[in-house]
Amino acid sequence: MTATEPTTALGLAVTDVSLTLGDGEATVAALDHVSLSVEPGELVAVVGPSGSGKSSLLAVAGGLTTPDGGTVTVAGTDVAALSRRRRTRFRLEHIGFVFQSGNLLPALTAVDQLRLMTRIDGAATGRDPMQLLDEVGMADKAGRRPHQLSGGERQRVGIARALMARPSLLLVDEPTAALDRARSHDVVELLARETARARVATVMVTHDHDVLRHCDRVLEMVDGKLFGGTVTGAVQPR
Ligand SMILES: Nc1ncnc2c1ncn2[C@@H]1O[C@H](COP(=O)(O)OP(=O)(O)OP(=O)(O)O)[C@@H](O)[C@H]1O
Repeated sequence: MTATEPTTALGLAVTDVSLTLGDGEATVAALDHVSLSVEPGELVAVVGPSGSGKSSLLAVAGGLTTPDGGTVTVAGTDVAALSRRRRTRFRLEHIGFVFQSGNLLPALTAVDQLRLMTRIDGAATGRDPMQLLDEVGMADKAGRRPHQLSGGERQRVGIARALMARPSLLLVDEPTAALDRARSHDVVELLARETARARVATVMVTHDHDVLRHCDRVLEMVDGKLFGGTVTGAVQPR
């Protein structure tokens, strides 16, 4: 990180965001005045009990859900202010998603999962699929389909796929849920490395306290509120 870069403008800035879910008497404050900023190259973990609002935070940060109040800025753009169509386009170009199971398409080889991304977003700025697979240690298995890969290998391909469009923001939901301890460390270490290398702002939701030492900051959600700021890595809090 250079001292002169206006970094928060390029990463993620969630400011005073609230989100109420449900209707009638059964409403819940899924997000209660949440603020968070993540800089390019920073890996932030969000932990917290089930139902505390972690998935809601990812959905709002990724422009999938519009909050009732507050703003979400990704790479300097106010996501909620975009029309639905522009927001979809913006997501493809600027936001990468990684889910629990890797979410790969069963019929496609590893390299084709990545190639598909270039076709979907048609971006000239996309990365070279083989080079990216090499970066995540999967070049030798580029021709394999998901059922021929281990859980950890599928996650590696999922991470590489999410990085294809050179996103500004990477949102990762429980990447180690299906993995044993050793594989979990490998995958989160890889996330940390790629976050720094690609200069992407990464938010990872996890229940896995074992992998938190690979993260720059750990925040905790409780009842829709975000707490914390334990510094476990090199990046200092602002
Ligand atoms: N579509 C919905 N309608 C009503 N309430 C919802 C809806 N989706 C989620 N909620 C509620 O919003 C709150 C936050 O849910 P959220 O899924 O964000 O939690 P979470 O921390 O991701 O949980 P988990 O760790 O179990 O995935 C919970 O009380 C949940 O029951």
